[in-house]
Amino acid sequence: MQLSSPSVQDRAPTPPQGRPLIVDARAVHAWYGSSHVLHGIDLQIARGETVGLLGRNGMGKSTLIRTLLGHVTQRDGQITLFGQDASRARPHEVARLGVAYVPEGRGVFPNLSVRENLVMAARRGRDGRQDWSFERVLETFPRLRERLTNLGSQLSGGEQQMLSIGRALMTHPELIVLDEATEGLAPLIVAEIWRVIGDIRGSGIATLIVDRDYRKVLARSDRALVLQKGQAVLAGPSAEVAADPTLPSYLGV
Ligand SMILES: Nc1ncnc2c1ncn2[C@@H]1O[C@H](COP(=O)(O)OP(=O)(O)OP(=O)(O)O)[C@@H](O)[C@H]1O
Repeated sequence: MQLSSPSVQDRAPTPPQGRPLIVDARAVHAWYGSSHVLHGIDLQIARGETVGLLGRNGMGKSTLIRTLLGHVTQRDGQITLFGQDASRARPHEVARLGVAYVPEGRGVFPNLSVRENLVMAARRGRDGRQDWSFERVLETFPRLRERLTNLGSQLSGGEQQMLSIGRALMTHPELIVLDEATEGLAPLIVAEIWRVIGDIRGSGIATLIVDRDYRKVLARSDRALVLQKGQAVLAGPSAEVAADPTLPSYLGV
C-alpha cells in the first residue's frame, strides 16, 4: 500500500488482529537540535511479530528506534509500550519493560569476558520467563562457548555481534530491536546471524529489524515500514511491500 496521504491514521501499519500490542507509537516526531528528523511516524508491533524497517541512509531508521527506546529525548507524539505510556520514558525504563536493544556498532563491555558479559545481562522476563539460559545462548552461538574467557575487546566483529544478541536474549525480552546487526560482517557470519534471527522469531520474541539487505528483511518479517526523509512512505504486510512497484525508488536500488 502506498502512503501518499499525510493523514496519520492512514500511515498506521495494521497489526495482526487479536494479538496485544507491544509497541504502539503514534505521530512520533524527533529533533536533533533544530533539525527536525522524524515527521509523524506511526508504528505498531504486536506480540511475537517481526517488523522490518527500511529506507536509504539517513532517512531516520536509527532515529526512530532511538526515539522509541528513549535515547532521543527531543521528541513528540504518543509512545505506548506494553499498554503503558512511554512517551517520556528513559532507556533503562524501556529496557525494564522488556525491550532489548542491539545497537548499530554492537554494545558489549570490552573489558569483561564473554562469560561476564552474558551473566551480567541475565534477568527474568516479564512473566518470570527464564527459558533463555546461559547454556541455551551458548548452544545458539557455539562460537561464544569457545571464547568464554576472552574479553569483549578480543572478539571479532561477528563474535561481538553474537555476544550482543546473546546478551539481549539473556534479558528475556518481549521485543529485540536489531539495528544493522549484520553490518560489515563476513558472509558466513551474516548467514549465522540471520539463522539466529529466524530462531528468535520462532521462539515467539517480537523483533524490529533494520538491515541493508532489504530482500532478507522483507522475506523474514511479517510487516514492513519504509521511511523517506523521516516520513513513512510504504507500510503493510512484507509481501505487499516487497511487491510494491515504488519500493526500489525509496530504497535507491
Ligand atoms: N546525533 C545526531 N545529531 C544530529 N543529527 C543526526 C544525529 N544522528 C542522526 N542525525 C541525522 O538524522 C537523520 C537521520 O539519521 P538516521 O541515523 O536516523 O538515519 P538512518 O535511516 O538510520 O540511516 P543510517 O543507515 O545511515 O544510519 C540524518 O540526516 C542524520 O544525519
